[in-house]
Amino acid sequence: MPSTGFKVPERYKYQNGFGSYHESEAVDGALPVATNSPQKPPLGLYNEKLSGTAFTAPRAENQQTWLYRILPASAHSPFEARETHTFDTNPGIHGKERWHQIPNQLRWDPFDMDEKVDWVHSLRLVAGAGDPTMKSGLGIFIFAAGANMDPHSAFYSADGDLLIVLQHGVLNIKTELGMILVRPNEICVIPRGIRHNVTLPSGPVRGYILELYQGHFALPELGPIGSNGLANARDFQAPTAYFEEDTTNTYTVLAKFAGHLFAAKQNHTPFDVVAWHGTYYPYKYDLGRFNTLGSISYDHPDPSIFTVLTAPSDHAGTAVADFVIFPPRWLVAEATFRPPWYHRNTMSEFMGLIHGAYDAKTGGGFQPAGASLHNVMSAHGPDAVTHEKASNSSLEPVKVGEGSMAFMFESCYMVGVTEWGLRECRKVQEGYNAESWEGLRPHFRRGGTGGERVENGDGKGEGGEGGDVKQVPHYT
Ligand SMILES: O=C(O)Cc1cc(O)ccc1O
Ligand SMILES: [Fe+2]
Repeated sequence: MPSTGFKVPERYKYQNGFGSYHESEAVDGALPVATNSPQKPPLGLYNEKLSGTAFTAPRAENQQTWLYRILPASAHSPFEARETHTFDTNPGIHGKERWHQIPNQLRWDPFDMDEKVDWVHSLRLVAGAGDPTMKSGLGIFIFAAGANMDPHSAFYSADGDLLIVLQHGVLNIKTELGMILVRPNEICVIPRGIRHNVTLPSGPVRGYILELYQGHFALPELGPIGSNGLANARDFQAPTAYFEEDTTNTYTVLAKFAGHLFAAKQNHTPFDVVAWHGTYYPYKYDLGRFNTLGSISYDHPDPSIFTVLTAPSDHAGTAVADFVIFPPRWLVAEATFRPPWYHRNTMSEFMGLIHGAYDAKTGGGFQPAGASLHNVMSAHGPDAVTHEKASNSSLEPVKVGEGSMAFMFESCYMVGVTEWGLRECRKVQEGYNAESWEGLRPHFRRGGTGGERVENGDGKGEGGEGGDVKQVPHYT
């Protein structure tokens, strides 16, 4: 295990709840009572407000946090541009790159580990839409890091909220609001602007990031599901206040601003928040806690039932980004083609695999740490082998996805691919189409046999002959 350069606390203490008002003090009495900005804050601290929404955002959407810290975040030298030739993650109108908008079905082999770089330099923009300068759209990053961040540094993104989907390793994330340990099968959200330092207690890490340039993540509505289910609010964990005292060493604050890297110096630690209260904070969630629901009668439901977090657009039910997972689950649907249907979607679908195998693909081409993109209206579905198996298997209850976790970033936007994502990474599979579709054969027989029509409750088939389907009453 590499030396972290700073002490990793033995215990991580969290506060439970999504969208809750949280408060935490690392020293008793550090939080002022019944006032946010007293003339003299307790313990000689400074007051500082961190706004995650406009001051006037409606109450239900408003997100902000009050920090009580040893020195304010503003006390630093001017920012200077850094690594301007190598660090460009803004393919919007201000970036050197442009999105490649292509309708092809795309699939990537697993992205390489890179043991040399730290968290900040591990970020590779692979796809996305929009532009952080206009606060619209999203960026999809791959990260692979093997080095700890300099203990005298902190990083923040002014571009959006970072939804981190860890694929390999463990992330120790020291944030201004406290420590978060992200373990395998966990995700973490670090909202725009929150300074953090990432170390790697178990060695190299790899994963995916959805950076949300507009709005914030919310839990999906549950509608007729009722008041519990899917990702439950109490399973989201926010950190508790944790601070360091250091006003002698020089610290570097790195900012990702419009996709470019900037650095400023300060002679005090950015991690000096002794207490905080509010609604704008980082949090983590263990995907293993997801309460997966599904069909207990017939048909394959829309994957929206697997939504963990959603970033709504201005149009109800239409997400800038949905984070959807495919956890281990029982399939029991009768008289049903159980894998995903063949489909074309007005939304774009970027998928990744944390571990295991995705039950909708048997060909083996979709591997952990790999990815796929099926853009707006790009047709896709089960590969030929999956289709063959699923059309002929006996429909006993079966558990799929044991030991596996695939996910999807689904967006209402057309998702472009960067030059790195399309070419420089050298991971795009040449043979994806051929491998998936060449084996598909027509089975159509006008007036022939084998039509797997569902039978009436009276046992007489509605059409075709010889289909070995079970009787299901819904068809009468
Ligand atoms: O394409 C995919 O594999 C993702 C997906 C899964 C599903 O169960 C239904 C629709 C869908 O897009
Ligand atoms: Fe799909």
